[in-house]
Amino acid sequence: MGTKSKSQEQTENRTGFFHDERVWFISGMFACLFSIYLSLALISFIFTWQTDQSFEWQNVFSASSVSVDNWGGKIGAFFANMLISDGFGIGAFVIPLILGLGGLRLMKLRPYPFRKASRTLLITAILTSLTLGYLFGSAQGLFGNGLGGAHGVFMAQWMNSLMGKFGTGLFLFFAAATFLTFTTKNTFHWLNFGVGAVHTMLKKDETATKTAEEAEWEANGNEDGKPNTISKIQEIETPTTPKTNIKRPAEVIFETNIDKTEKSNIISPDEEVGNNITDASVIEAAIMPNDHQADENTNDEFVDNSGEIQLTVEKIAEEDQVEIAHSDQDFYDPTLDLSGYQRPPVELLEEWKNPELTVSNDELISNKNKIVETLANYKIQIDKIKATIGPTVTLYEIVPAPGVRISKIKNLEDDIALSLAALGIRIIAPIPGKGTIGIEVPNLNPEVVSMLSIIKSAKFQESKYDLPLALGKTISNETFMLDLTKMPHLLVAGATGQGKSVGLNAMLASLLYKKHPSQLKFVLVDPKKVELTLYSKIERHFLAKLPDSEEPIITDTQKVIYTLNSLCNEMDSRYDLLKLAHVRNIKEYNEKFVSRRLSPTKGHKFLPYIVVVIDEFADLIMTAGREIETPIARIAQLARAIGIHLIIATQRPTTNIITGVIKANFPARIAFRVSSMIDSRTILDCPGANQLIGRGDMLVSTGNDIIRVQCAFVDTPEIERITDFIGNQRGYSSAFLLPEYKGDETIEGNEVDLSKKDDLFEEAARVIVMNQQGSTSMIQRKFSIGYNRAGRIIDQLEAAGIVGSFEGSKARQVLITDEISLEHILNNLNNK
Ligand SMILES: Nc1ncnc2c1ncn2[C@@H]1O[C@H](COP(=O)(O)OP(=O)(O)OP(=O)(O)O)[C@@H](O)[C@H]1O
Repeated sequence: MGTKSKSQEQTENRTGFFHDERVWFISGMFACLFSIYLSLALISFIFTWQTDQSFEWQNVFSASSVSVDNWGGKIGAFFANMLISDGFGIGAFVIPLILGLGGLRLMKLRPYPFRKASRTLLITAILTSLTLGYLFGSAQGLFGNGLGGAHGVFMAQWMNSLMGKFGTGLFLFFAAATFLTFTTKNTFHWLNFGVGAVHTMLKKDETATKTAEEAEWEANGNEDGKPNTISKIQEIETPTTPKTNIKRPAEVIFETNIDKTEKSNIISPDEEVGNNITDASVIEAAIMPNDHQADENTNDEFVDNSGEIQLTVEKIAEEDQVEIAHSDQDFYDPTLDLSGYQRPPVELLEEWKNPELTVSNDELISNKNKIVETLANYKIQIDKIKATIGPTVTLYEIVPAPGVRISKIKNLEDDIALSLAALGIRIIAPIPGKGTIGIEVPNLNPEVVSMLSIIKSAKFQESKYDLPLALGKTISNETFMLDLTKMPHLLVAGATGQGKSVGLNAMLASLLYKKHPSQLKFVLVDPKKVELTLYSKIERHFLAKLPDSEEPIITDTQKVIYTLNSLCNEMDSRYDLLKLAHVRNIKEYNEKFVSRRLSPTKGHKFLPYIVVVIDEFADLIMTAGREIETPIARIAQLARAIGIHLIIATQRPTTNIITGVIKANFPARIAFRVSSMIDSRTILDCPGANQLIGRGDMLVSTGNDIIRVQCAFVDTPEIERITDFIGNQRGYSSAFLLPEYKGDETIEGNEVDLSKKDDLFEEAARVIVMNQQGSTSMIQRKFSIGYNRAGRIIDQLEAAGIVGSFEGSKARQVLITDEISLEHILNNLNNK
């Protein structure tokens, strides 16, 4: 037994050594410094290779009399010779880069994703070496084995023997083009462009040949025996030219009408143009010079040299082709308005000091013994026990002996807690998906999970979530993340002081670390007036508010009601846009908009996600009740597809606050420690949240599973640094403006008073008469205003006799047909 635990200890020490962050850091630093040394040695090799290659390598290290010229000494010369001469030639210069990146990765700095960058660099080295080996061979022994090194020369020779020199060349070109297409942005465009250019050149040659043929045709004369002296220019240039008796070469007519001419439209040289004047192709050729621009273009060239018309015609066709190819690639970039925007660096976050060892072996063994003893007292036999150490709790997974009833263990929760003398013991019986029972026991020295460690985690950095919420670490020390777009709303509850505000800050910070201001807007509601104030600094980057609102953070209940109703209006108009675009959700809509398949002239625009964060929801419900609940329920039910997501936090998760309607629409819920089992049931539909240990210990329910997570800790100064960093950068001219919402009380019964016309009345009237279409939703969309205001304007327009009365689902009839009559009516109304 004693020897076993000793060997166990040794193994632990060994694995502990490799898990030690300091070891990683030092190794990383070594790799970085070695990479610098290697770079110097490689650069030096370019100048000193001749002298350094003149001796036998075996003797160099042992013989002190031998000296080398390389700046890196004998070792430098050795490595440089190995990498350049015996390896990849010039391509070897990327090796120190890979080494350096690896070093930075070990030091937990990630300027680029290591795996991707090193893969790209390695392929670059191999391709460069191969290409140089293929092009220059051994280059008379330059750098030892030529520019591509021994690898390049050997591989090129082998490929030459395999597929011949020409085949190898084509293969290398294909490999390089494929590689560049997938690693750089513009290669595809340039390749496309190149192919287009070659195609055009070939066409030009064809035309030139045709010109020669036509010259010959002209010289030969027409069938009347007269020379064909009428140039094509005259024919095309002058529609007034008498068209009878003019003959033209078939090719010219075909070329000018290349887009629309069908075979049947080709006129043979023998046919008279006059006979074909009704033919669409010919008419086009005749009309074209009437176009002002075309006239100018063509005239210039015609005057100089009549023989080059075809070229001019060809040119127009060419330009079209290139433009089409280009517009396919030319995606709209929503981030361009703030193209210089920089996401906050991780250095703004703090590395919280943690105890050296969160759970000692003694603690583990003692807890295990106590669990076994307690269960034995109740005659429960255990087969096996396994511990998983989390940041704040340790999970003891026990396999009970056959025949033991699970409910028996579950009932012993309090007894086990008593015998372990620890609060917050939670029993999971059975652990879903496993045939075991879990007992979670809080650690004596809980670890603080820093936001820094979460943001730096590969899982967060490489996440492709649309709205990633990095929440903390699970019991098995994995970074825990949710995609808010999939939730699609989140309910957070927890008694006071248990970590709710920190949790909300962690969510906001993770979104700020991932998103660009053009992609995401927050609506922040903070009745407590102190929790979210720091975010007002990022008003012009990330916040959304009502147009007439001064404060970017909403603290007043009436304003909250207006904002939520305004969000409902925003939701309605977004649905209209989705319908117009024939797409089902915001993601498809934005993809279509970005690829320029939706025109901004039709009211389309890039739609940012809107995340509404409401702290102290209970407070709002107590003061405004249904006025708050109704729009929240509407948004919760419908807003998923159009990118509006709610995060609602409450201290009191009672049933009068988290009502059935709200609960039904918030499948994703987070519970920090709550004060009673009933509260836990209200929020999670099961007990457990009352047994958490506080300080960010939480249970996350995503519908089916409940996962225990230690929330990441982010302190106020860290949030301040992040918001300062973003706030000090150039932002938009104002916050994102939500549709205006004035409240229902401003609607004055059925009587419409035209002396109190809306500010947009006249503009709306003009738009309606111009489009001859009168609908509330059009006004809403054109002026980005709420439904109520648009409805009011329509009522006023009806009272003024500009649109007809309401006709159910049909648009209203527009009674004024021209703008002059409209201006007349508007003048009359103003003079009243
Ligand atoms: N994830 C965490 N890790 C470590 N400590 C935490 C964590 N979350 C919260 N704490 C500690 O708990 C304290 C209270 O947290 P917080 O302010 O978030 O509570 P709260 O639930 O918002 O309270 P209230 O509802 O009264 O505002 C913090 O000051 C911090 O010391």
